[in-house]
Amino acid sequence: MEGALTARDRVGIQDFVLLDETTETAFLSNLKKRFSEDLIYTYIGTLLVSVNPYKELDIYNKKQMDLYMGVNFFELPPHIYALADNAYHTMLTEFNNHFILISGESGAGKTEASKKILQYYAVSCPSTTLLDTVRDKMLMSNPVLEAFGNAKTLKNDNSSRFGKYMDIQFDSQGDAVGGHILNYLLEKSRVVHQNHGERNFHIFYQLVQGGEEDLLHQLGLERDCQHYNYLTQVSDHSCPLVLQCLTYMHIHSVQHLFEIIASVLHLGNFHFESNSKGQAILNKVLSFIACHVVFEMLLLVCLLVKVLSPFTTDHAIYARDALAKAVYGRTFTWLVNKINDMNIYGKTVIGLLDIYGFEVFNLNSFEQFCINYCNEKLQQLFIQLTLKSEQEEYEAENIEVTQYNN
Ligand SMILES: Nc1ncnc2c1ncn2[C@@H]1O[C@H](COP(=O)(O)OP(=O)(O)OP(=O)(O)O)[C@@H](O)[C@H]1O
Repeated sequence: MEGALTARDRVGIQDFVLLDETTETAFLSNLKKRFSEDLIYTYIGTLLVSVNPYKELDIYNKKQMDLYMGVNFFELPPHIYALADNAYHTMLTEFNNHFILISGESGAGKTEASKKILQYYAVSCPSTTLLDTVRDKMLMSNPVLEAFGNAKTLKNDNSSRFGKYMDIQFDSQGDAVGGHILNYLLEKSRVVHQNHGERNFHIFYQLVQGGEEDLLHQLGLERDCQHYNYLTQVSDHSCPLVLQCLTYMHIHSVQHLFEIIASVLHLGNFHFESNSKGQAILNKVLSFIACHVVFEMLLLVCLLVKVLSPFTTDHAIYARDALAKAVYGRTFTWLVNKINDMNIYGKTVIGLLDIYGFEVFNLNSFEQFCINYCNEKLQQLFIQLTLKSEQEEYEAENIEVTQYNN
């Protein structure tokens, strides 16, 4: 087994459990030593620590997948494929559900890791024509979800701005028969406001910059991001890829979907003026442009009147933004439900939880606050499940150990 490894694979210690010194310095030094040789994975027992290489490594290919298939977890150098394979085989032998929790700071590589796991199952699990369709849909759902749920941030050009729990469902033979996605805490505030240097969700730019001339005309849009208050920067994303994926996923109401996205942009351009009584009045020209994509009368009621008394301009702006966030949030949930239409429920699942990244400095949004809280809770659970259970085992064996108290 050791003979199968190259000298390069043996750089540093492959499993932190075997480290002589349990200090932060020794931990980081080992990580650094391995990283300098492009060895981005290291185990801590059955946990996998991964460092983002920010470059393409030749470790994600069919040859590597074949190498890890059905092999004992510690037999080969640490790899995300080993983790995926271990979860799959344990699920089959124990016949119970397994979950892979991917956690880390924004930009750490969580989404990429979940994609690698999906790709591994797509190649390694037995399949039939029907299953191939399910598998392709699962893979195709990624670009769609990224278009509507990801955005450029200061930390990551393609940052997930929603939490995602995805499960892959298997029948008793171990065939992947379906998948299910649960989305939560979409960062809706991004629709109406982005921090300096950040962008709105990709789909807005894909539509404005990459949409066909005819489509833009129908939606009353101009091919100029600067024209829209909700879009701060330009982007180089193009539209066709997402269109193709939406079609493949049998989302037939694509035109309606784009109408809603366009209506959000139009909504952002609504300006309000104050009349002599301090009441908000809507800029009529803009509302006219937008009236074929949104119901103007309904909008007027939403934006200008509280219950019976009229809004001030500040209230009207607040109502406009709240409406834009709600419309976008519901559209995103609708899209996820559409993707989930492909479901066939299996007997056991392997669940992938990718909560979006922890950010200390971006506490402008309520969603980011909730995500940070969720990350903290998961971290606690994780410590409980690993350190505490380990401690209990030591105690049962009468081995002295320094107690961990959270
Ligand atoms: N294993 C990898 N190999 C090569 N590049 C990677 C790898 N993992 C991540 N990257 C690069 O880092 C970028 C950020 O990774 P990713 O989007 O997965 O981060 P994240 O942890 O999901 O961040 P967020 O919480 O902001 O969504 C990717 O777009 C990709 O360019």
